[in-house]
Amino acid sequence: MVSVSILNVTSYTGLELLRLLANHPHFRVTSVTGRSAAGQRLGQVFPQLYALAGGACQEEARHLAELEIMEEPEATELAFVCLPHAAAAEAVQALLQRGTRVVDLSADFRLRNPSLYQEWYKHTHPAPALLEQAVYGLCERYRERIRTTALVANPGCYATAIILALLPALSAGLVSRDLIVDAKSGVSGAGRGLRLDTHYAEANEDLSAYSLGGHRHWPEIVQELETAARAAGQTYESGLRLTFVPHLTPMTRGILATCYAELQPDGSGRLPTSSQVQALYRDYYAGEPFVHVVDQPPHTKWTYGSNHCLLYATVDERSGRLLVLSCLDNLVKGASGQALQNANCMFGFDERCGLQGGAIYP
Ligand SMILES: NC(=O)C1=CN([C@@H]2O[C@H](COP(=O)(O)OP(=O)(O)OC[C@H]3O[C@@H](n4cnc5c(N)ncnc54)[C@H](OP(=O)(O)O)[C@@H]3O)[C@@H](O)[C@H]2O)C=CC1
Ligand SMILES: CC(=O)N[C@@H](CCC(=O)OP(=O)(O)O)C(=O)O
Repeated sequence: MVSVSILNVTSYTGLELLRLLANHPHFRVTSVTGRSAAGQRLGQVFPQLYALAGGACQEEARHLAELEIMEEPEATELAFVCLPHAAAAEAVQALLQRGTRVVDLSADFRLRNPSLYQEWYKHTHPAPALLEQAVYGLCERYRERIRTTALVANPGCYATAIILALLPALSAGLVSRDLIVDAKSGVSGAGRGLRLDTHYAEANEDLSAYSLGGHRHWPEIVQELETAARAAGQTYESGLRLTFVPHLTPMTRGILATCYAELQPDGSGRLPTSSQVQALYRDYYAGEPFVHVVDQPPHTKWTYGSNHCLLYATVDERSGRLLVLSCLDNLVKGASGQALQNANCMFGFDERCGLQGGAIYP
């Protein structure tokens, strides 16, 4: 068994990792940290842990429930860091120094350029020397590099949905540089911290846009899409022009991103048809265990609790635009499930280990 620590286990992503790891055949959580809950047993803070593993895995559920939440992690082979930005980078540095391999769920190592980090996160990067060794944790793009790295930068939830939606089109040079994305997220995307806009009475029965001046995921989306387009030989000389507007919706989990892009005519002036676009998307993701091209617009409910991302690509013939809808659970494929997929890849396990469960429906 590979020993595992979870830093800031009392976060939503930390708790979700516990749920997924409880049934993992090769990883065992042996150390957990938390700030205000330090000194308590996991089962006291999260009584739901006793029901986690059920049946044959009762022993594992008891082991988790009895773990003491510490201020600092004990030595393990792998750590999942679920801390907020900046605090995460400092913890990651210490973990790597003691030889622990890390999946960091914060944004601290996602942007390759430290001045972009400063611009978007409003503070100097705490560990810029580590940026070079960090691999962006999207297995669908970087699986070979993830296998050997000591540090994975797990992508943002919106970023995952949007990058997966647009990679095939940009890699094939199917669309122009102008991209528009309208995305909706459930409130767990904002974490457990108390905020007025995620207060029940404010968020329930409400729908609102935010970050119109620019959302933090914008630079990581552009970074990854431009890199992929370049690698596929597509030249977007002046770079991509992305407008991305996120919205908060009154649901617990889920992201639905609707992406719009102008289609480029082929040599004879024709635009691709919906069925050609769908075939291109299916080919691009053939063999991927967690990305599926579906035949109808997906619902967030179809991914609730699972590590799957569903994509629906079609052509709006009246406007000559490509439409791609992308749907996932922000806490699973958008965070902890993807983190586990990366960890499986780092340790040479089947990427699906611990992630076999389907969506909870309805
Ligand atoms: N929620 C999501 O959908 C996603 C989150 N992420 C990222 O994953 C990480 C965890 O996010 P999430 O699970 O939402 O977190 P939460 O917002 O659920 O966790 C917040 C808790 O973290 C603790 N905390 C805050 N600051 C510090 C600090 N400086 N040191 C130690 N503990 C601290 C506090 O708990 P206490 O006061 O009890 O100590 C706080 O209540 C973040 O980097 C986030 O950006 C990434 C993708 C998606
Ligand atoms: C609904 C909501 O508030 N969502 C979060 C995104 C959460 C996420 O992906 O997190 P990090 O990039 O911080 O890791 C937001 O918009 O800031």
